Amino acid sequence: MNKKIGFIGCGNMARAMISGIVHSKFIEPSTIYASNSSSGKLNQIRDDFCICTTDDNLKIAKECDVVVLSVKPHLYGKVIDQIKDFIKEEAIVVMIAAGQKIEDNEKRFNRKIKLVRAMPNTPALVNEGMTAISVNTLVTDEDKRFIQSMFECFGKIEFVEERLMDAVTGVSGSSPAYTYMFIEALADGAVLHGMPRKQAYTFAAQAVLGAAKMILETGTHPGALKDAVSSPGGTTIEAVASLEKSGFRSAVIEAVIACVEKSKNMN
Ligand SMILES: NC(=O)C1=CN([C@@H]2O[C@H](COP(=O)(O)OP(=O)(O)OC[C@H]3O[C@@H](n4cnc5c(N)ncnc54)[C@H](OP(=O)(O)O)[C@@H]3O)[C@@H](O)[C@H]2O)C=CC1
Ligand SMILES: O=C(O)[C@@H]1CCC=N1
Repeated sequence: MNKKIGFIGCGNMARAMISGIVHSKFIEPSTIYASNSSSGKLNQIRDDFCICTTDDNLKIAKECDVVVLSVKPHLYGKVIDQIKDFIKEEAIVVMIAAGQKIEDNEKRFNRKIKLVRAMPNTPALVNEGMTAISVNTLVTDEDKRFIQSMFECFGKIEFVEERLMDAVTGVSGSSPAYTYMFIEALADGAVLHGMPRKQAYTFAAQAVLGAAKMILETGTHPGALKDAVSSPGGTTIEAVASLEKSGFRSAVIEAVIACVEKSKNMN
């Protein structure tokens, strides 16, 4: 496995991916490259992971076999214009930006190019990422296996039809943010009743982690798991009734809809 993987843009998501790839020992750190417009984050990531860094996006384009475009979506046009004539013929370009469609970016490259659209999330940092992957027609089965292995360095993956990518952003790419809000709110409730804040975060986060594991590991319907916690006349059903009265489910669904709509309308 002698491929070089390069990241153009070295912010939060690239850092999470690089951390996962390095820690899994998938490839040597010396074969991972990263470029960024400013030097601070680059120096930090080089010091933390012993990867190669550069301020020159073209170096990544010319040398790497997999090029991850990890800049913000609005910079895709500018960065692709800069690199399109320098990407190696057999290289795979991986787009991780919200809302960036394969077809639109094939047009930007204006040449035959292997394009992967992926939507990861930041729990990659702790090897609990979830990534959805779609590919264009030039990506071979062997390429797919490599890309799958790369994303599996830091979590689970699923190949999905590209039409589902905006929904993926709503349910997993962006959802760590709203899950943190839920955990923060749970902890606030405990703090209100006298629990020290640090301890409250531990209880809240472990409860959410455990509940998530129950779904993934038992395959039981979430509603059945909820019912198993809710004793008749007990404490939980009081909380459940209160959440229903406040429109909890509807608020979450509306949040996912807002996220998906934003993703659909980005370019
Ligand atoms: N954060 C997340 O949870 C997720 C993000 N994504 C996607 O990942 C992408 C990056 O997001 P995120 O990491 O959060 O954003 P960040 O802002 O943290 O990172 C983007 C990086 O790109 C750098 N950059 C800007 N312009 C250039 C350029 N012309 N050449 C090279 N580097 C450049 C920025 O440098 P500087 O700061 O110095 O300007 C910054 O470090 C986005 O497209 C986003 O949609 C996908 C899934 C989850
Ligand atoms: O907020 C964003 O646009 C990015 C995409 C998914 C998570 N963060």
